[in-house]
Amino acid sequence: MTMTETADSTSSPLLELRKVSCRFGARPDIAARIAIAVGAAKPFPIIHALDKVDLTIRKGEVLGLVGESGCGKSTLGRIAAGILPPSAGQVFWKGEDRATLRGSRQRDADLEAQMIFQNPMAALNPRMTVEKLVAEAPGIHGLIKGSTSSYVDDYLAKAGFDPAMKKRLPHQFSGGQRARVNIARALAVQPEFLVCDESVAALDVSIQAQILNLFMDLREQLDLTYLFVSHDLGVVEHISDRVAIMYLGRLIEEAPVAEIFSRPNHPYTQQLLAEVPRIRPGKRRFAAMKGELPSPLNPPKGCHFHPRCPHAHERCRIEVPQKREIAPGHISACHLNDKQAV
Ligand SMILES: Nc1ncnc2c1ncn2[C@@H]1O[C@H](COP(=O)(O)OP(=O)(O)OP(=O)(O)O)[C@@H](O)[C@H]1O
Repeated sequence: MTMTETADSTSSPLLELRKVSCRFGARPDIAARIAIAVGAAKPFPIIHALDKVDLTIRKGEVLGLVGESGCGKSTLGRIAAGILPPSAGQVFWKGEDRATLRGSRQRDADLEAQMIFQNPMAALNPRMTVEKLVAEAPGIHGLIKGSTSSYVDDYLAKAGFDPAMKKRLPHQFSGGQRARVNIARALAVQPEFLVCDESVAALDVSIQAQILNLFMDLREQLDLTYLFVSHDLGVVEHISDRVAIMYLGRLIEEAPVAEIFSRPNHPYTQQLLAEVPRIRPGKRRFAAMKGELPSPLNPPKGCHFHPRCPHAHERCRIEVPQKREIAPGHISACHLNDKQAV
């Protein structure tokens, strides 16, 4: 099966985010609230981590998510995986609003979407053997029908980890092996959707390639769908069917992978993907962007990118650009695409 066959635009949406926003802020205690009310203290700052994000992920596809540090990728990943509720907007899982799910349907949705984090050591309890780590969640949720040992062996083997070593502790393994345990652990609850948040970033380049190939093999074997968050454009280009670009809490461009790398539309994407001196052969890195990413505490009005955009004009400072489909499957939110604006 080719990537295009598994992820064509007619396959059903697995996950849909509609106008999803996420704000973080310290919750003031009663004394602080009184102080704010009488003007003796300033209101607590609110971080606008996500701002009205619309996103659809179709069954079988790999969506790469890129953007500068702090733009909201992990927050989006956590909401997509169902481990963080949005502050506003709706998350539809297989057509059902996640916020309305209860009982076994909620449990199923929780298991069907899993997240694989960057640092496997932090995610693995150092006092539990590999066997216990992999058996824990499927045991709790009654997914193991026969012998626990063979269930664990099966998922360790799927992740390319030798089951003969399952009685050992996580610290006895290399980073690559721990990453495999982490993957086996996620697979053991039989998910359909994996959110990989910088899942290979901490690994050596040769191990990264092995783990990326494992993800691709698992996709075929287990019919998985992925949201793949990465800083590394080489990784994103290699693994994704489609790429979404984030800037300061907003999705500003989405397109099939070949299209975004050959015809980036948004000035931010163009700068992000611009050819830069290669640090390691074969590895594309983010271009050094002019200016700092503005603070999500006080994002610029209009198009968030306007203070750094070489093409910014008056309208960009006032009006939020709407997304437009500029080619089949290629969506961009830039006023330059509106003929009347230029
Ligand atoms: N639990 C939280 N409490 C308060 N602020 C948070 C929390 N989680 C994230 N943020 C803030 O929200 C914004 C987006 O963070 P997020 O981690 O989603 O970005 P990111 O693009 O994944 O960054 P990185 O690539 O560095 O991981 C940042 O300003 C971050 O400091």
